[in-house]
Amino acid sequence: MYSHHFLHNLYCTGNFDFRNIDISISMGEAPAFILDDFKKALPNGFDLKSNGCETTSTTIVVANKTYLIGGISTEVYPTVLGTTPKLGKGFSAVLLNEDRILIIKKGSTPDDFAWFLEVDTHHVRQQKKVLGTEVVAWSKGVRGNVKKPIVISGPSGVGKGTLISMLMEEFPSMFGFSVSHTTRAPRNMEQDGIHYHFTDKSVMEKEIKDGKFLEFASVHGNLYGTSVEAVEVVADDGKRCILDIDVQGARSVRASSLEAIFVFICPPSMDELEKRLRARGTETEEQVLKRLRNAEAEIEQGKSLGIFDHILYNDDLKECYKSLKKILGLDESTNAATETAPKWVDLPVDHSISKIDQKIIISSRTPELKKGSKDLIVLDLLSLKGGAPGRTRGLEIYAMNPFLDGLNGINKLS
Ligand SMILES: Nc1ncnc2c1ncn2[C@@H]1O[C@H](COP(=O)(O)OP(=O)(O)OP(=O)(O)O)[C@@H](O)[C@H]1O
Ligand SMILES: Nc1nc2c(ncn2[C@@H]2O[C@H](COP(=O)(O)O)[C@@H](O)[C@H]2O)c(=O)[nH]1
Repeated sequence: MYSHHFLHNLYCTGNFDFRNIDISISMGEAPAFILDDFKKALPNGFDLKSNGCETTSTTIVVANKTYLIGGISTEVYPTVLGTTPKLGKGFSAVLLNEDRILIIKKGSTPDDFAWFLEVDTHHVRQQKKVLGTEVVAWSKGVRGNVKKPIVISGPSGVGKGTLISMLMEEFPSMFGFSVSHTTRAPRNMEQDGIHYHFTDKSVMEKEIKDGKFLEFASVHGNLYGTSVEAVEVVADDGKRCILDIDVQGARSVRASSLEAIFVFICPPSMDELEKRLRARGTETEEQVLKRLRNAEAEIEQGKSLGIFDHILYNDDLKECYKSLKKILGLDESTNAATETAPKWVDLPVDHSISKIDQKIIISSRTPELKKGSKDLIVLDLLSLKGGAPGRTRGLEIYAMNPFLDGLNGINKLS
């Protein structure tokens, strides 16, 4: 999912400010480039190269760099994270707050029209440090909100998996499990892709290097990690994501751009933990001993590091489950119904785009100006929220006719 793309190691010397660009592109994916030899690559200010079909691209200047979006190059620079949008009938781009570029795809489906190229967000800066390269990241705009993910940690055998299963069973349409990657061997009943993505160490290490993981840690002698995709898949399904990860992983997530609720589960005693671990019968004697040794340090850290918002004792399972539900705002009367999906708004294919304060105005070039037609689409930037890296959630958009909606419409824009 995270991919390197054709990126030029070129920086802009020109003094262009393409804040309102509107260019058509044909099929394929929309790569992103940084240009440093602007004139050489783009003699006309922005690229109008053709590769046999109607292929053009958009450039946009951010600080001292020019980003070419939708261009074609043979060089790879910098690292491009995230899922790259497929090209539609063209796109418009506008710079937001110097840290991300909003890209509106023409003629796309309503769930695929808004993308962001993050160029200097928290996530990008973090990944630059981790990867030691220049980084940009695609982030898909998603309408509506999903509640904060839940990170559940605790020593092996304390009952995390049991509690998570209970939640998923009672609220199947509300929660989704983040399927981790691990290098440990599958247990008897475990299925690849459901309980874990079972993988080789060398493959996982390469994917970690490529920035595919939100967090990873060596736990009880094996590598475990949460891929960005694992969290995205759940959130895109409109569900609240549950992560079952160790304390080191929780610490990394806490430091990441993923806003979550952190819950630590403690055993009533070490003896009881040992009993549960042995009764489960999934570990070798050597593994049981290792896990118990690690448990002491984990409990110590879980209680003291200040990572966790809530600490629960799993003595009586029913009581512990009740407390967990309370933390998650699920009282007795909560049912599993999901929020209603926001109403779609159809974007005019032939449009121009501009930014007024914190609003993006997408206007039809061929306004119908009749009752019922909505020629202006307004995207409220104040509604935007981070999600998992790779998603920008909360897009609030509405359609209006500036002439017929009169003052109401104008007021909305101010
Ligand atoms: N409150 C409880 N009282 C008694 N047994 C429990 C309780 N909670 C869970 N168990 C049992 O303890 C065992 C370990 O639970 P579980 O597999 O959910 O732990 P876990 O924290 O997910 O472990 P791991 O981190 O190794 O995956 C299971 O056999 C489960 O049925
Ligand atoms: N940091 C992470 N820890 C993880 C992840 N997935 C699971 N875990 C933790 O590993 C231990 C052992 O799990 P087991 O399935 O082998 O018993 C347990 O504490 C899990 O919470 C992950 O993606 N990242």
